[in-house]
Amino acid sequence: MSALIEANNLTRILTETVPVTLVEDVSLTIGEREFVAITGPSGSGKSSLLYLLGLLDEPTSGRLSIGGRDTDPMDQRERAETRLSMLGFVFQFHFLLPEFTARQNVEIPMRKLGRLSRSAMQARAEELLASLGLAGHIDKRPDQLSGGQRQRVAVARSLANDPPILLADEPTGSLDSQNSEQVFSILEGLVRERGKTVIAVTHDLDMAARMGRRIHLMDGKIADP
Ligand SMILES: Nc1ncnc2c1ncn2[C@@H]1O[C@H](COP(=O)(O)OP(=O)(O)OP(=O)(O)O)[C@@H](O)[C@H]1O
Repeated sequence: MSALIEANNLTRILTETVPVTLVEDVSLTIGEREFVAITGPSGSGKSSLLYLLGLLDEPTSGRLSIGGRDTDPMDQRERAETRLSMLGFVFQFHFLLPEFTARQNVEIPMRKLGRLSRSAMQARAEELLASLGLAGHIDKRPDQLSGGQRQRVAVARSLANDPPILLADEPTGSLDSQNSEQVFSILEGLVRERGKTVIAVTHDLDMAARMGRRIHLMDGKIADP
């Protein structure tokens, strides 16, 4: 199994006022087709670790490779390109743009990466939305969709550039149990059927138990659950 993500001794310390250690000495290797839960008490650094792995934040020390490429020497443009092409993001709150339709929201990462024609982007967005059961909702804006539908649009957006890795921060945290189950099944299907690697922060230990692997954090460090 080849490593998609390899972190060595990742540490993130905020130094604005008093130093705050968010993540400390985290080393991990995550391969293709893995379904990984990140668990831990509130404030243990789960989101902070996810942001580091997603190149949304930079470590104070340590190394991180994504898709076999060391991210340390990358400039901002290379980081952005790696983020767009290798990583998809789903957050607890959908963060869809309210004035855009579902399709336009899904097109955003494709526009940013700039590899497809306008018609190809539209077609891909429609196909992704349809594959997530949203064929009838392509031209609706977020406020015309239910919470579960909005989260599925967010999943479609995360898949826009067909990244091998999806990072999800409490992806079902704001959903009722039925919609949670649906979004969980979609993520599971992405691993099993589409070969994605999904790494999800979750408070839900039942959900974590249904994932292939669990990384537990305590005070920013990997610990036994
Ligand atoms: N910008 C910041 N300034 C100060 N402290 C911060 C900042 N960001 C995070 N922290 C603190 O760092 C710790 C780790 O935060 P993080 O959000 O990664 O934890 P978490 O495990 O995801 O928590 P939760 O489960 O509550 O979302 C927490 O104690 C948090 O309050």
